[in-house]
Amino acid sequence: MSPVLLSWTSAQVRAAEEPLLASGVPLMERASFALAGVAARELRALRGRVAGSRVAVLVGAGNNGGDALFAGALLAGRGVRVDAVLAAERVHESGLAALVRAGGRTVLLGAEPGGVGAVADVVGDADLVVDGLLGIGARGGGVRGAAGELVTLLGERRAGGGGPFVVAVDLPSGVGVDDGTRAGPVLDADVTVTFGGAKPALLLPPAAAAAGRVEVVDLGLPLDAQPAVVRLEPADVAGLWPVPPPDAHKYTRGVLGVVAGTRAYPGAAVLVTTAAVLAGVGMVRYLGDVADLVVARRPEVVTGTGRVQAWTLGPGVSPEDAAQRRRVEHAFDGIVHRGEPAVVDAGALDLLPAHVGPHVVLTPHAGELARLLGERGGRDDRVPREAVEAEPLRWARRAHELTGATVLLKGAVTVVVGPHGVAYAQAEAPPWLATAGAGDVLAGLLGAMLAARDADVHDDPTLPAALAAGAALVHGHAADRANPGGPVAARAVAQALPATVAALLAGRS
Ligand SMILES: NC(=O)C1=CN([C@@H]2O[C@H](COP(=O)(O)OP(=O)(O)OC[C@H]3O[C@@H](n4cnc5c(N)ncnc54)[C@H](OP(=O)(O)O)[C@@H]3O)[C@@H](O)[C@H]2O)[C@@H](O)CC1
Ligand SMILES: Nc1ncnc2c1ncn2[C@@H]1O[C@H](COP(=O)(O)OP(=O)(O)O)[C@@H](O)[C@H]1O
Ligand SMILES: [K+]
Repeated sequence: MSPVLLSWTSAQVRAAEEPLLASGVPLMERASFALAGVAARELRALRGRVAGSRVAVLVGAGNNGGDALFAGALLAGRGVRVDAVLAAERVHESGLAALVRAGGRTVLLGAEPGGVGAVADVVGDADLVVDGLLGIGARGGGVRGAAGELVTLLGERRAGGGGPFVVAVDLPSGVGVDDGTRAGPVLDADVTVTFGGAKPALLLPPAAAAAGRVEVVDLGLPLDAQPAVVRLEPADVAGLWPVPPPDAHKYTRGVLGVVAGTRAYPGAAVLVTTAAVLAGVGMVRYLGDVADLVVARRPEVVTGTGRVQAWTLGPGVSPEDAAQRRRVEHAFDGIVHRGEPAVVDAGALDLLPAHVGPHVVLTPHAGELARLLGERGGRDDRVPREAVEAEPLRWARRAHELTGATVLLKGAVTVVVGPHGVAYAQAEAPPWLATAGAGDVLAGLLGAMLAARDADVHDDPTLPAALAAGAALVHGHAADRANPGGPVAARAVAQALPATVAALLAGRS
């Protein structure tokens, strides 16, 4: 089993399976054997034993149900009492035969006296549920029909703290496999055993939260296509971070220009510049109305115009403020004509030119992205914040299409979209990070990375997306380091950056 880093769409997985199935490789046998192993391990952890425990197997019409039935048969062979709930009239034939041979019992959902409620009681009382209702054949929109009712009832039990431990087969049933949506009944899992490689729903919000711990079973699939969605892991930071060579000087390490803060919102200027300085940029050049305050808090910062390698624009900036607007527009001049990379956040999002390149990274939260789409897109792009939250990958992609920029969409899971279909989903941030000013810290941190790597960004249009995902990872780790398991202030996140980066570079995180 390997960690979840790369995910492939259902079509990519099917294409990879095809040649193996054609040559008779027993993929389902491998999948169900691994699945039964995970279920047995969990039973041992829950009950202290495997034999004598009770497992309910939920069986849909497809091969996902087949995996579950074969795994159920293996468990029954080890002395587990197995009840299989058949959610369709026709289920995987040889899987069903194997289960019955091994002594497993079956109920047909809908035919049971007492209806779905009675079946939910049986399933709810099991030690462990194997969810084989839907896998990569799911059409989205949640689990339909009587199985959907069963899933809803089990969800209510789980919400009340009483539900059984759930092991999802390949995916939690009901999620949108490729888009990570959650648009109907979904059976939340404690563990998801996924086959061949992860699927986008296991990394993307909101579906990813339904997966619990994800374990990838290597089936030997030739998954050599570009992954659909990637999650960077701590070890990837060393390859992205601008570590200064021995002969570095401050200009080779990059100068970041910052347009942030106003008299009304001075804190944003302090947080952005603090984060950039502590992320180790060569120099920060601050342009704005609160230079006195910024320099008092961060004496390293210089003020006034001059050459920069990259920009962070927008935190605490109001587009109605004429002076700030002029400074942002002047910066966009260099961004468009000289290709200077930039982070465009908050107030500067309203001032973005019609079309930019991927060297510009937009960092909206869902509300800001909804506004941007409404202003720049057609009628179908006028969606509320909730629609962005329900389908973050889709709408971040749309914003990339409309603007040409790399898009980092902030949230509990941060989604990044760049050119050539690259997409990342980073989930390191503790919920404590949802606090005012945290976004300003991210904008300063990412600006520092872009300033140091401006030449590389010029050569590789997909690099800003990787750097943005790396910044989200570092940001999340810094929040955790600032106060593990407890509240954090944005400034404390910035202050944790030096030690966080050192730990990540040393492989200690
Ligand atoms: N290929 C292999 O050898 C291997 C495959 N493997 C396993 O196979 C799984 C894929 O199997 P699969 O392709 O049979 O699809 P699967 O997800 O079981 O369900 C399709 C059925 O569900 C139905 N359905 C769809 N949406 C629905 C909804 N919302 N609510 C209710 N029903 C819905 C749909 O009906 P339809 O909508 O078409 O009328 C159809 O009948 C994969 O995830 C992995 O576990 C592994 O063993 C490795 C080897
Ligand atoms: N529930 C959550 N769990 C973890 N991180 C979160 C959550 N909600 C928001 N965040 C993170 O907190 C930061 C908030 O940024 P933002 O909304 O721009 O705030 P501000 O504008 O006040 O700085 C982002 O990095 C975002 O990804
Ligand atoms: K499933």
